[in-house]
Amino acid sequence: MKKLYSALMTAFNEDDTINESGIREMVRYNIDHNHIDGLYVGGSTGESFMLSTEERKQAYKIAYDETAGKADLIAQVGSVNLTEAKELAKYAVELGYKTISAVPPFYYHFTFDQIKNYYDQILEGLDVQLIIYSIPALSGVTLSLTEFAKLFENPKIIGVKYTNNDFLLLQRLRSAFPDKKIYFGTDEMLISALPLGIDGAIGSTFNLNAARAKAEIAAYEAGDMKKVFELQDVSNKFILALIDNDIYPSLKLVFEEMGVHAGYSKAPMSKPTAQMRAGAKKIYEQYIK
Ligand SMILES: CC(=O)N[C@H](C=O)[C@@H](O)[C@H](O)[C@H](O)CO
Ligand SMILES: CC(=O)C(=O)O
Repeated sequence: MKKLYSALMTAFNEDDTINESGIREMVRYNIDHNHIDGLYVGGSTGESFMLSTEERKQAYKIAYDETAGKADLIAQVGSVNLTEAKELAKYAVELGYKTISAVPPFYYHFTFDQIKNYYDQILEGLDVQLIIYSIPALSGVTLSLTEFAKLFENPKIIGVKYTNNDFLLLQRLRSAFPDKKIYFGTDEMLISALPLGIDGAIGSTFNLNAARAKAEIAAYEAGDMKKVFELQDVSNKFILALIDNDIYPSLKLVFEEMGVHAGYSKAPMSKPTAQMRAGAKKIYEQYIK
């Protein structure tokens, strides 16, 4: 069975401090209503690269505590500061996370040897498995098939969260590494990734759209491609409307419409304007209600 994971958001107060109850409400919604297989904590959707080390730890702890074993958890620990990434990995493992994930080191155009060393150092001495977080459009780091092969030589590296629309590379990865886990990360292209044998998907929009995504996966497994297309079509109208309305704050605004107090996004992300609020209400009414 293919797994569906929501990328957990971090709720903030208006003053950009962490809103603990908001995170707890979103975790509960994912477990109780979405019946989600797991949560990806501290990724892009968690706005993690804008958080302090302490805040990132707080988010892992709250998510771990609220989940209470009812879903799989993955802690994204990647950072351009390797000292921080190592500290976060150690912390997550001590909390009880069985799987971590890390974006490659970014910004400085590191060499592949430096990237490999970064993963080896994060994992050194830890009893944990790791999923590479590949998201070239945001990180600026593109890994080739050969480079994935070298990283996958480390038995603790069990797979990749693949947020990339290079479907040729995705097919070659699947073919070359049948035993590694591949979780697809572009929610609007799920339809194209399903036939390539992905193990599941991890995404921001599943926080609100899990039922439709699960129905799409079920339709795919039943061989009903017409239904797969129809479901992806509605999902994409929803996702593109969110993107047009500023996606991260808008996911939270739609949650608010549903009575889940998801709070704000952190600056430099935007606080909602009246227009964004009206847009989110419309998205809720059209696609979620
Ligand atoms: C950058 C980002 O947030 N990527 C997410 C996962 O990797 C996706 O779930 C997207 O948010 C989603 O596909 C909308 O573009
Ligand atoms: C999957 C995704 O959205 C994330 O990195 O949070």
